[in-house]
Amino acid sequence: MGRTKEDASIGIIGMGDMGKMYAQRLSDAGWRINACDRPENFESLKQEFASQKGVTIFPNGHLVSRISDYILYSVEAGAIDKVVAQYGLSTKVGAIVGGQTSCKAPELAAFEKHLPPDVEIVSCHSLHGPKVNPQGQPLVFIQHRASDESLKFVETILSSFGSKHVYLTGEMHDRITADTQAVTHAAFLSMGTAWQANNQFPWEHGRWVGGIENVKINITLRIYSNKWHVYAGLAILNPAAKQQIRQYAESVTDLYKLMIGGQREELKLRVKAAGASVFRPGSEGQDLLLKDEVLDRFSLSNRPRGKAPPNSHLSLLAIVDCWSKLGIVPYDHMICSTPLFRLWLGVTEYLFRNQDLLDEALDTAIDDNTFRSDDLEFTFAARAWSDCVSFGDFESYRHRFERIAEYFAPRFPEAATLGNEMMKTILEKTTPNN
Ligand SMILES: NC(=O)C1=CN([C@@H]2O[C@H](COP(=O)(O)OP(=O)(O)OC[C@H]3O[C@@H](n4cnc5c(N)ncnc54)[C@H](OP(=O)(O)O)[C@@H]3O)[C@@H](O)[C@H]2O)C=CC1
Ligand SMILES: O=C(O)C(=O)Cc1ccc(O)cc1
Repeated sequence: MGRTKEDASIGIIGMGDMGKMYAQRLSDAGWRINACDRPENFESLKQEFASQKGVTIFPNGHLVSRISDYILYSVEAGAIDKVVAQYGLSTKVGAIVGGQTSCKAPELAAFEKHLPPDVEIVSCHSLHGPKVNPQGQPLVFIQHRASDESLKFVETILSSFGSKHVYLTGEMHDRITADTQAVTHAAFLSMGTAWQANNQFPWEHGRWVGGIENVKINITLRIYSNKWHVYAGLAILNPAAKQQIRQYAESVTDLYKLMIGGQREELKLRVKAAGASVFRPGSEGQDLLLKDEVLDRFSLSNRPRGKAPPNSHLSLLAIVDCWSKLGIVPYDHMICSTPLFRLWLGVTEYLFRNQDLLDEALDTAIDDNTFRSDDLEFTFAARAWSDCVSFGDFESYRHRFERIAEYFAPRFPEAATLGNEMMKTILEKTTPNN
């Protein structure tokens, strides 16, 4: 089997956003790519890639599989079993197969079930969206059923991304990404649900102006402007995600009950104990991931910031409570962190490492009822998303997601422009090793 750029070729099955990004970058780096999407997309895809040197589009996955030395499945996570069942037996003898889906348990199970035994398995996962520059971002390799030499080959192929290589088992990958991805998304999905339920575009309200709020708003809109199946797949199919999302919903509920019960001391004790277990003593001198001047630059609001209006920050208090209850130290998960996770951890850290700000949030939660209805809706939303993931029902996930996405859709263009700027600036500050 060929193992150099000159004699090997790479197959990509599923030419959606990620598949196209891989095809583009790998062919630019000099690799020969054989790619396909669904048969009905053959002609349009062929036209789209007509001028991309090194990329040949085929009508289906059989034709890609039989001639390629490394074959990457880049399809919806929920479809992986079906698609591998369809094309797996056409895999070239001695080839290596991998997948790009965000949850590895079903992907690896599909490979084991449907691939012939003489085929090796090395999976991967780029921990960023298709529009983010892969340079410096984590890229996970899973040497599931393969020699060291074959792992090296796959690493050589993907080395032109300049990503940070991380080596994990499928199980470790899923446990960490349940936190870095599934729970992170659950929090932002819940914010959007609450804003929609209260019929408000938050940046049009005086109380939603300033640093942390900018991040909440931009990320929420970014998620709702993307494809529902990416978020549904990585939450519903990940065995570790259900439990973690459920704990997040429980933490939200418990803290909200303390707030409306006026239980100031209990609330402070619980939140500060959680904070102490997540943000260990001794970290005070370290640089914050995010700083005011960065956070403040990216506002959708045209109101002056002035002093940031107080907010109970229930979503942030609850994630720290959740991490603490699950014994998770989020910094240990930086190896599998996505840009969104680093922003999420960044704003949480920003709140918890500023005692005045944290005390202000806790006092606001007890004394100020301005946020009560938002927090009530947020609590309902966190529980509803958790139920939706636990039931494992893709269609109801889709329905919920699309209903809320529709509400925010008119604002996507301006949010995307600002959100991209924000991501770029913040990524420069928070990318691992920077
Ligand atoms: N988007 C992201 O930010 C990231 C996504 N991922 C993961 O990568 C995978 C791909 O995601 P993404 O590119 O965003 O999703 P897309 O929906 O853009 O791409 C998936 C593509 O696979 C196609 N497909 C489905 N069935 C077949 C088949 N039988 N043969 C050939 N092609 C098929 C789909 O066609 P159709 O639409 O008609 O079904 C679609 O074009 C997902 O598993 C996702 O979880 C990983 C990292 C980041
Ligand atoms: O950064 C995020 O969490 C995203 O939303 C983009 C994303 C989605 C799916 C992945 O498997 C990896 C990254």
